[in-house]
Amino acid sequence: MKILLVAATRPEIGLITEHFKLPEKDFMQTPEFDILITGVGMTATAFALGQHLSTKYNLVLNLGIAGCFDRSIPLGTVLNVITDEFAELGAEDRENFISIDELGFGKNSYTAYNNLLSESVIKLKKVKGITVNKVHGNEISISTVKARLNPITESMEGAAVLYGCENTGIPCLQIRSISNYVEPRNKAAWQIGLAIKNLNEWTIGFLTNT
Ligand SMILES: O=C(O)c1cccc(C(=O)CC[C@H]2O[C@@H](n3cnc4c(=O)[nH]cnc43)[C@H](O)[C@@H]2O)c1
Repeated sequence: MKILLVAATRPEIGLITEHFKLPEKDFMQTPEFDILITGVGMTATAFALGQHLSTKYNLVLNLGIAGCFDRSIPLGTVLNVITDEFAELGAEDRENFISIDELGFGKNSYTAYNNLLSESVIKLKKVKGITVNKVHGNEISISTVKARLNPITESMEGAAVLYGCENTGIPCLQIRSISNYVEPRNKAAWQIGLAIKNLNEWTIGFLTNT
């Protein structure tokens, strides 16, 4: 089984590259898995996947930190994002939003299809995510998106990875660790170090036992 690990930034998978003694490059290859660093956001992710995604991979594992809309989930929790939605893809109609789906030009929501039965995956809470170009940081826009989509996580890449996998028929898993709550911007409260540590420890365990 060959896995493609996809992350937006190198720090998000830093303990993994350190553990497996990999070079500091944007594309790293090993016999069991490759690692692709895409850059932040959907466009960078789609471009990087366009260059590297192929059916030689049996699984794409999208890794990263994320914001969380649910304050009952502690910072640092590792989650399995099983569906992800392009939250801003569509049109405004005054105070309403018309999704790309409703416009008839495609679909907003994508699923991480896989048949993994690994204990480390099964034990993770399954959640719905949204993917955005603009990180939410305003009370009104946060309430609006919660009422419209009821998401648990927010990232800037997830749905783009699921889109690429669904369109190539490659099984996919999106694992995100919560670095912050989605709230008016409060960077001092972010727990990026804890989120990365937990995400990387989970991933090293998964790679070692798969
Ligand atoms: O310093 C900042 O302001 C900052 C803002 C966003 C992300 C970062 C990162 O260091 C990591 C990039 C990565 O993080 C994901 N992320 C994390 N929290 C959120 C969020 O609340 N909403 C959306 N995305 C989030 C995202 O996928 C980025 O690629 C630093």
